[in-house]
Amino acid sequence: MRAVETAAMESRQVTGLELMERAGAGVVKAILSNWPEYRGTRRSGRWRATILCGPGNNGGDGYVVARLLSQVNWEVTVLAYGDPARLPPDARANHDRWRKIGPVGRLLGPRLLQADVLVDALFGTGLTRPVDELAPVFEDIHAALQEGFSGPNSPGIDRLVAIDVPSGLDADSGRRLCGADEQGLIYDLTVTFHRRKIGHLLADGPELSGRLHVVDIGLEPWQRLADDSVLPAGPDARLQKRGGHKYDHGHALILGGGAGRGGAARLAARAALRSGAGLVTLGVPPEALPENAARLDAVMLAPLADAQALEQALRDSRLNAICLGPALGLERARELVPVALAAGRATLLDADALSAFAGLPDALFSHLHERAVLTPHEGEFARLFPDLAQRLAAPAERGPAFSRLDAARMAAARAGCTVLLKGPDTVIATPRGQARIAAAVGEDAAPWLATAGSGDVLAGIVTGLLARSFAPLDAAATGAWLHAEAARRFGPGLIAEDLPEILPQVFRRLDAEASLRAG
Ligand SMILES: NC(=O)C1=CN([C@@H]2O[C@H](COP(=O)(O)OP(=O)(O)OC[C@H]3O[C@@H](n4cnc5c(N)ncnc54)[C@H](OP(=O)(O)O)[C@@H]3O)[C@@H](O)[C@H]2O)[C@@H](O)CC1
Ligand SMILES: [K+]
Repeated sequence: MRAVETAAMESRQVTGLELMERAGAGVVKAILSNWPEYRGTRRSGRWRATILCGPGNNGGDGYVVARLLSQVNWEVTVLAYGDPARLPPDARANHDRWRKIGPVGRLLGPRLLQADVLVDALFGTGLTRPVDELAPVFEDIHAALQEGFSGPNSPGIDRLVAIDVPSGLDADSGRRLCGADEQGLIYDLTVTFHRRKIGHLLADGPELSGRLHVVDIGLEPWQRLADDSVLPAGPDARLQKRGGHKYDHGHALILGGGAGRGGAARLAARAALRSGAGLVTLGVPPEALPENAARLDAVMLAPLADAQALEQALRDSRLNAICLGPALGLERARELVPVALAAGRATLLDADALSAFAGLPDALFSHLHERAVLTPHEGEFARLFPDLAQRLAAPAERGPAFSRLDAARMAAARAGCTVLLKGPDTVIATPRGQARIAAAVGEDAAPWLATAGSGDVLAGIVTGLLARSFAPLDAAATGAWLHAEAARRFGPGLIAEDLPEILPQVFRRLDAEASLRAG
């Protein structure tokens, strides 16, 4: 975003002041469109806004909002943090324009929060360190929000709106440096500019920000200059199939464990098939064959007793993707993982295949290669990368704080393969630092995904895409998006078995959208 803004301003086609005006206007428009009642007249008196303006350009946006709201007849109070004389030039210009309309009070000291809408323009992307003296301000905001605003003579706030990011949130990591603390202060609306920031998608960002509204401030022509190493995960045109024999779509081998505990591997296998792999074989110890045979049709079944049997099976070069982990068993995982990795195929390791190397990560890393994908949840991540997990768990003290994105990137570099760190804010990174964020948060939330077996399905989907020759990063990112999209499509009541069965609907919708685009 910063590179895009700088390029836009250096082009002289737009000034910083114009961008700030568009930003402020966007915030006002978002407030009025989110709550249409504000377009009408208030039952008593005028609509009231209190704008908290900070020491940088975020504060500058706040002064624009103050002016524009007062132009539509709102009663506006501005409270500043920091010395307005030291504002950067564009923010200073907007402060001065506001001063011709109304006064600027001080935020610190006695203050009465009394408004229909409180606009937080204290800090945006420039916050680098905690501002402890603002803690009482946020306590007051919290109390005022609980009170609600019932009329000119009572204190209270009805709605809380953040400009760009809730102040105190680190826009790079989504972690809180200060500000709204654990008391459960949640914004009603956050209005950001041009693109969602990483901090809106990770860690505390999604919940704290509330509804997220992205305003176009005309930076699109310069977007190509943005850092595109981190992108949101999404659908991929290659998900559509265009003819071909079943072997053209790959053959995935899912390795399962002993009798009586095969459900997870079967889920993964079915998900791989539903994701479009041409063939899927489930390889299990001989004693588990009858149980699995009774439960499988389109998925093929093969006896795979031990490392030797796996080595033998992998002589078939058509087996182009392997999944180990779900219900594999720790001992079997320790035996099979090195053999599977030695074959050099696209290989996904999940669950037991990761936990089997707890405390001995180097024993795993020495076998990994660039065609491998690890899909740990937080617990499994901590077993393989305890120091990175510790850094994530430590309080954030400075911005940019250590983020899940940093953790996944460092883990990928260390492991030498793609790492997908699971969560509502799934991040995927490669050893070269490319990353994707598959955030099932905010309006894209998929809360029913937090269900037993959901991770096994994800492993299967990604393996299916690996079999279809997606590169590891693309398989992991598209797979994570498909997984969440299936859950969103199914909605409440979802269990893991439903996920593979809903994938055809997702594909049909993608086909329909592609036909529409083709005209
Ligand atoms: N650029 C553009 O084109 C556009 C930008 N836009 C808007 O600008 C925002 C970014 O503005 P920004 O970079 O000025 O940063 P902002 O978040 O206002 O705060 C930085 C100020 O706070 C200070 N500061 C930091 N930490 C502190 C602390 N703990 N305690 C006290 N002070 C502290 C810091 O001082 P310093 O760290 O240098 O000492 C600096 O003075 C962005 O979020 C968006 O809203 C839009 O108008 C669209 C166009
Ligand atoms: K803010």
